[in-house]
Amino acid sequence: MTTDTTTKDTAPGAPAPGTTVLDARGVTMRFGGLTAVRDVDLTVNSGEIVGLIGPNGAGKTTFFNCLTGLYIPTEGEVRYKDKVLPPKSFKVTAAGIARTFQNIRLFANMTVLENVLVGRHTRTKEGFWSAILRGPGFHRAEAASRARAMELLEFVGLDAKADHLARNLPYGEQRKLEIARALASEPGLLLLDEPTAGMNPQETRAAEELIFAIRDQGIAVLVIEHDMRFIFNLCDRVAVLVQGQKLVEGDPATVQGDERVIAAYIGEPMENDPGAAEAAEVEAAEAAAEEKAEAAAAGTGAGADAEAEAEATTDAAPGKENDR
Ligand SMILES: Nc1ncnc2c1ncn2[C@@H]1O[C@H](COP(=O)(O)OP(=O)(O)OP(=O)(O)O)[C@@H](O)[C@H]1O
Repeated sequence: MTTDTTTKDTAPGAPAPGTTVLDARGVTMRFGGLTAVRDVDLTVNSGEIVGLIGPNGAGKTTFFNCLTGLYIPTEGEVRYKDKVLPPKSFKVTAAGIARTFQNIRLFANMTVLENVLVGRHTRTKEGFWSAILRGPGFHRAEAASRARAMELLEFVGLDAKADHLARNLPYGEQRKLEIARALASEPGLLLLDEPTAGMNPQETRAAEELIFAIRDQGIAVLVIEHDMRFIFNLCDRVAVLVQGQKLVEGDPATVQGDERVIAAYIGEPMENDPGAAEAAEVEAAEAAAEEKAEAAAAGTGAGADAEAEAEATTDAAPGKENDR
């Protein structure tokens, strides 16, 4: 991967650092009786990498889907560069938001280069007749698209594999290709859904470098990830979703030290948690069982005799090895 962070490739129209590019307000998503996301506010500023974390089922992907037009939020509003987003994913991509998916979605039987070219369709101005007639305008546009796609492949470190079939790439490289394809739409905001899932530590480190390089090109990044070390190292700001609601938001140090976040992750009962009474009951039962076991171990040997008896019974059982 090249880590050239000069601004020559800065996304066209990249806003000044610190300007709000994404502004989600009061986003709520219900599926029938289930509220997967409840009243979530989140902003992402240009030049920022923001992390979205939370336990399984917290609503992270649902929230992403609300930002990218895959779902229309039941309530709330999402603005990108001050404009309310259209409710169709291809229009959201055209507006400037690109994404990758938790489960890689590449065209497995197309080449690496072709996959990136597909990602450029929202930026290709040549229309239907131009493509059919294949005049000079079409050929010029096609050459420019290929050049840009190769540039992106070089950026993610896959230029040498441009002609390989996507399905033949190792897992970590497939993830990089997905990122290159997303970048091909020249986004101002990139959403990454678990970009390091299934990666080894070396690949994770490379992914981290790649995301920094993307940010340095003027593209804001919002990333969902379960790997805490990765997220706290990478992000300027982290928001924590728990049961569909934003629990905490702040810089990595603040979020890491927040007791509510620790409780949500290790499954300890939170304040006013309706499951607290049940958890206390289980804890008491476990303590009682432990006490009983300790008493048996330190007891008169009755426990040991019973154990020996049980062992003898087992050994003498028909069908066992010693039943000759
Ligand atoms: N299309 C859907 N229809 C019904 N329920 C859904 C739908 N999508 C998600 N859910 C539910 O919404 C809740 C949030 O799911 P979501 O996938 O957004 O969580 P997540 O935080 O991304 O989880 P994970 O970290 O495991 O990917 C879950 O209870 C899930 O079962």
